[in-house]
Amino acid sequence: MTDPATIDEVSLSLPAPAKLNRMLHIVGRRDDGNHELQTLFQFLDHGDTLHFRLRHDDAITLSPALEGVRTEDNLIVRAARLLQKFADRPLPGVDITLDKKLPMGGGLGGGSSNAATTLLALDHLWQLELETDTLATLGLSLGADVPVFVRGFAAWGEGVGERLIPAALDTPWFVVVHPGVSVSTAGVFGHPQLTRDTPLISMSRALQGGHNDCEAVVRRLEPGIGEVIDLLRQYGPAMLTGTGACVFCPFESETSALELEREILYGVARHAYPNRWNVFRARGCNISPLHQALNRLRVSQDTGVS
Ligand SMILES: C[C@](O)(CO)[C@H](O)COP(=O)(O)OP(=O)(O)OC[C@H]1O[C@@H](n2ccc(N)nc2=O)[C@H](O)[C@@H]1O
Ligand SMILES: Nc1ncnc2c1ncn2[C@@H]1O[C@H](COP(=O)(O)OP(=O)(O)OP(=O)(O)O)[C@@H](O)[C@H]1O
Repeated sequence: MTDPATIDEVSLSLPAPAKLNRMLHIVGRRDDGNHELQTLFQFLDHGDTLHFRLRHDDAITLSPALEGVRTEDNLIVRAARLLQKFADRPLPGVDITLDKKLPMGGGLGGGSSNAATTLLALDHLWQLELETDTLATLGLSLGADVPVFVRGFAAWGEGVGERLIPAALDTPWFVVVHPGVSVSTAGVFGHPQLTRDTPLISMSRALQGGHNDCEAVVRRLEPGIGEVIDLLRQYGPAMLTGTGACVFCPFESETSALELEREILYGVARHAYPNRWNVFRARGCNISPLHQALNRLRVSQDTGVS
């Protein structure tokens, strides 16, 4: 990902990276219907970019609009309003521009990542200096995946994914395929055939390999996703991220990842599957590109060198 982090007194540009669930076990269901998970989160050096510019009034604007999402429902606007309300003092409004790269509803956590970037960017521009715990708690009210993006370290996640312990994962290259169909997260979690009783394991055991409990249900709901998993498993240990629809396959080198990407785009796989697939390659990272960018900003502000 190119470094979009820039700041002057009134504007700031920051990345909103994707996440992968390197494994996802469903270990129980709470009384409120939400599911208890065990998962390993890792970031990708690939994602959206958000630009923030403070206004002279208190309005919050977002452009461009996302297809099928009302601006008031967009997690970026919801995050900005939530923080404005929480701060409970007069704050300037902000014009936000979204450069969307991540497929929506792909299990890459794009909406959650957008929300987290908004919380951290506005905390910075509005000079609120809130604790990370406070921002993570605010984020959790927007979505189960927001806290990991707020905290910014690859993590072993438990609960609904809000109990996070740093995890030292390997950092392979990944080929990620979005099959061009979508799966509803609520539809997967509400499915009667979802496995919800996988035995608890330790993080060190999970680091040796796990599976995604959503895969069987996702295959039923969208057989096209199962076809992608089967195809990628001919090349490596491919897995579903989150509740899909994206499938990822790890490689030790970028060259190997590029070979599969080319194979899909121009080779046999292209012949078999149509253009609706969205394919990209990216590297796994254990520190979020958002936090890498914020750290660089802090250093350049402290030293006066950009
Ligand atoms: C599957 C994961 O992507 C794994 O990282 C996340 O747990 C999903 O996170 P998310 O998209 O932010 O999910 P939310 O927007 O909070 O919830 C979407 C839907 O999934 C259900 N849901 C979500 C997370 C969870 N642990 N159990 C659930 O049953 C919620 O009840 C809701 O109906
Ligand atoms: N800024 C946003 N970016 C993407 N989706 C958004 C945004 N704001 C609201 N949404 C809504 O959230 C839904 C889920 O989007 P997202 O891209 O986060 O899915 P996902 O990658 O499957 O997330 P997860 O892995 O957390 O389930 C979208 O279908 C859309 O209706």
